[in-house]
Amino acid sequence: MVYFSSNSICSGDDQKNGFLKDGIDTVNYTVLSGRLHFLKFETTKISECMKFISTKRLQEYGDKDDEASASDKNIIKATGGGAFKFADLFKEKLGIILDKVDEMSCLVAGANFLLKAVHQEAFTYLDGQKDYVQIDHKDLYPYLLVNVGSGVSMIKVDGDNEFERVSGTSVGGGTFWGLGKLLTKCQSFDELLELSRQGNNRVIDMLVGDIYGGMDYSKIGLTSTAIASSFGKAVSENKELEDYRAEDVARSLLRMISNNIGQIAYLNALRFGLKRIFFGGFFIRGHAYTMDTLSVAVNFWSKGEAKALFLRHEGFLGALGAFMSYEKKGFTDITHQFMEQNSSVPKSSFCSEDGSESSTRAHVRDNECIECRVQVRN
Ligand SMILES: Nc1ncnc2c1ncn2[C@@H]1O[C@H](COP(=O)(O)OP(=O)(O)OP(=O)(O)O)[C@@H](O)[C@H]1O
Ligand SMILES: CC(C)(CO)[C@@H](O)C(=O)NCCC(=O)O
Repeated sequence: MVYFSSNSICSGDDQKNGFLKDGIDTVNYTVLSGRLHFLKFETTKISECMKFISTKRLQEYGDKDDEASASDKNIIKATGGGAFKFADLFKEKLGIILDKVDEMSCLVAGANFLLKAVHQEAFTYLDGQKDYVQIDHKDLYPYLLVNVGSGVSMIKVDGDNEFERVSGTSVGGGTFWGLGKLLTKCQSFDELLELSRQGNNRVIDMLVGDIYGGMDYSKIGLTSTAIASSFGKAVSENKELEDYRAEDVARSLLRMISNNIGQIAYLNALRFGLKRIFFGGFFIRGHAYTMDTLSVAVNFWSKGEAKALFLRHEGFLGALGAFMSYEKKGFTDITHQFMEQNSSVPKSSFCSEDGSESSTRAHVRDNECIECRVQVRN
């Protein structure tokens, strides 16, 4: 979920000082300064999400149905399967009409916005080293956007609202979480991730060295430590699931899924000659081992030609894109036109609800927010 809260109306001087985008008629717009908030709720906890909306009375600040005079026609933008699945529930419980926005265009709009407007959004991650990448706006396209949610969508992005979903795989975050739950009896995704951090995949994965008597197979570029077969050791060992440590199972699973996604992403990048692959979706969760595995896979298969990049707001692309679509649809009440953040104050660009600074973290915590300005049509 993404929402904006304003704390003040910017002065006319601010407007003149270049916060506004070129070509926008400032007479018809008011600029609000405030915060863009990012929150996530698991699908099973949709009632918590609705409670939050209703406590903060967020529905009153969406759009209004022009044809309805009563205030019970609050419209908020929503994307993805949830926009369909929960439409009746939102209408019934909160009187909210979910205005469905296409999932793929939202992902792309969200990614493009983040890459163009948010300071320190994209970074590479290799060998535990995180490096922010300065994106040249003129040199952003084309790129491959890989959104790893429950399933995985791969989208070739050529410009603003110019894209094609070129591939996908059903082996994604849902596979990791679903299989992990069955195999380790973990009760939460975070617990599974934590287990994977402590595990050793070599206990279960069959390595090239296991097959080649400890040797590399250098003729085809495989070191002895490369995985020859994920979970392959379980075939020949006379062990039951209970004989393996849950940590090791979780680690092998994470490695298998991430490797596979990294490889398919690389193949699609190769197919279209794309050098940059941005990974988004909540599967990533700024998790070091996940990002490292994806980076290694892309780096290994492309022989260093392609780069895996990650996004701080990885899981919010769709929600952000939906939020920004108020502008496109021409709804009357709100038009959002984001201002680039004032890059001279990077430290204050990110803040969490408790006020702590967070620019060094790899992913966004609950209700972390971005200081920004939003243009509202008068
Ligand atoms: N706290 C969490 N609880 C459950 N899953 C989580 C959590 N944090 C991260 N995940 C991972 O995120 C995945 C869902 O990601 P996301 O919300 O981006 O996609 P989605 O919208 O459910 O899927 P799709 O894009 O396929 O429709 C889960 O399958 C799981 O791997
Ligand atoms: C079905 C969606 C688009 C829903 O978000 C996603 O889960 C996905 O891209 N799954 C992979 C489907 C496939 O291309 O095989």
